[in-house]
Amino acid sequence: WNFPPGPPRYPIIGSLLSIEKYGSHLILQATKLIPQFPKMVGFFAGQMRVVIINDFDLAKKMAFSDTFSGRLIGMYTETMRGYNRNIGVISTQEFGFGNKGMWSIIADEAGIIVTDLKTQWDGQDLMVNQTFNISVLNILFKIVSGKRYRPDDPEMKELMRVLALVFKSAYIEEVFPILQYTKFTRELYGHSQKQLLTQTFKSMFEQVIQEHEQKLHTKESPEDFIDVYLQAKEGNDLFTKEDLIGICMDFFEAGGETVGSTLSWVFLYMSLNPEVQEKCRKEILQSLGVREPTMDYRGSVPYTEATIMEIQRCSSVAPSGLEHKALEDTELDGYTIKKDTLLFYNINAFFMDRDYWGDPEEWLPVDTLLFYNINAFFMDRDYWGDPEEFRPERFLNDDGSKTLKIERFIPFGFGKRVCMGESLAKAELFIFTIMILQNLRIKISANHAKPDPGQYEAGITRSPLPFHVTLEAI
Ligand code: HEM
Repeated sequence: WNFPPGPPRYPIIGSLLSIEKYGSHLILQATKLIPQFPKMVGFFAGQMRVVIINDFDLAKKMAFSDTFSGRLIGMYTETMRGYNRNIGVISTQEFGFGNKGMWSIIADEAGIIVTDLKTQWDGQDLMVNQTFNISVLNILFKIVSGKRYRPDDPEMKELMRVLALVFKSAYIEEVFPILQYTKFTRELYGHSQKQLLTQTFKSMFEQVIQEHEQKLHTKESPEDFIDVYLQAKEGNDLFTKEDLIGICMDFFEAGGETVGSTLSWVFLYMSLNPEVQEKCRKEILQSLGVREPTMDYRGSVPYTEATIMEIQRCSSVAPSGLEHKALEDTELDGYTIKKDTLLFYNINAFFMDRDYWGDPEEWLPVDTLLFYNINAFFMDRDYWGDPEEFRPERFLNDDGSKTLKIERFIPFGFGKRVCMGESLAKAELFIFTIMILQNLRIKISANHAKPDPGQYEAGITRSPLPFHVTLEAI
C-alpha cells in the first residue's frame, strides 16, 4: 500500500540493514536521510511499521490528532504504559507539579549538590558524568513517595546505572523485535537490563504504595503524590493501583535521565561559553543576589532563561520524544498509515532547521564546526541551516528584556501526549542553573580535553559523554 517512502526494505528484516548502516539512533538516522525524505521517512521492522516525521507542520498535525495518540504498550515497562493519561494529568495537576512546595524541594536538593561541589571540588577538575542524576531522582522520590536517598546508597547507584543503560539502548530493540530472537542481539541492545529495571522499579513501588496504603488514614492531609492518588482512588474505579505503579515508573524513567542529562549539558555549554556564563551570573546577582531562587524570579532573569532554552535546543535531550501509535487505519499527507504504525516526530530536525533558526552568514564548513559536528555531518547543508551557533539571544526580544515564545521550540513535545513533567522539569532546570551559577564558575580544564558537544550517547535521550571541567567556588 501507499506507505511513506524510506530506505530499502527486505522480507523479514525490513529496513534493518539500512538502520544498522546509519548507527543506533533512529532519529539521528532519519535526520541523515532528510535530503532524500524531507517530510517523513518510513521504516519496516518485520511487521512493525515506523514513520519518522521531519516536517514541523506535519508533526503538529500528527501530535494534536486523537488518531495518533496511542503508545506502544510494553515499550519499556512491560504492561504498564496503557494507563489512562487523563488520570495521570489530573493527579499531577492536583498535586501541583511545579507549585511552590515543589520549588523548595528542588532548591533543597540543588543546595546539597552545589554545596558539595563547592566545598569538595574548588580549584579541581570534576568529571561530569551523571553528576546531577541522583539529585534529580531524589526530587522525584520526594515528590512521589516522600523518601530521599543518600548519594552513596548502593540501591540508588544501581538504579541509576541501569536507568542510564536502558536509555542508551532503548527503541532499536522495540522497534525491531527481531533483535530479541538471539541472545547476542538481546544483550547487545540491553534487553535483560530493561527487564531488570522494570522489575526493580515495579517491586520498589509496590512496596512503597503498600506502606502508603497502611498509613493513609492516619494522615491529616496527603503528603506526597502517592497519597493524593490513593485518596482520589477511594470510591473511583477509574483510578487503579496498576495505573499508579505505571505512572510512578514513567515519572522515573521519563523524569530522571532527561533532567540529569540537560544539567550535564548546562555544564558543558557554560564551560565552552564563558562570556555567556558571566552574563548570566551578572544578571542573576543583580536580580536575586545570593537568595534562593524560586520560579517567581522568572521574567527578572531573561538572559539566563534564554540561555537555558538555547542549551535545551542545542542539546536536544529527547530528540524524538516518545512513540505515537496510530489507533486506526488513516492517512497522513497522502500516505496510508495503518493501525499500530509507530510515529515519531523529529525534534532534533526542528531544532536544527537552518531556514527557521537563521544565521546563514555564520555558517561554518562542516570540518570547522565547534558544536554539533556529528549532527551537522548528518545533515544536508543546502537544506539545513546553521543552528550550530550557540546564541541565547535568539530567544530574546530586541532589547533583551523578555524571552520569546518560539513555536518550533518544543523540547517537551506538543499535542495530546505532551510531556507530563514539563512544569517540574522547567522548575528544576531554572533553580539548579541559578544555584550553580551563584556558587560556581565552570571553566575548561587545562589538564583534559576540551568538552565536545559532538561527543554524546544517543538512545531515548541524548547525553554528553563524560567530560572534565575545572570548578571555582564563588
Ligand atoms: C528536560 C527534561 C524533559 C524533557 C526534554 C522531556 C521531554 C519529553 C517528550 C519530548 C515527551 C514526549 C511527548 C510526545 O510524545 O508527544 C515526554 C513525555 C513524557 N514525559 Fe517528559 N521530559 C522531561 C522531563 C520530564 C519529567 C521531569 C517528568 C516527570 C516527572 C516527565 C514525564 C513524562 C511522561 C510521563 C511522559 C509521557 C506522557 C504520555 O505518554 O502521555 N518528563 N517528555
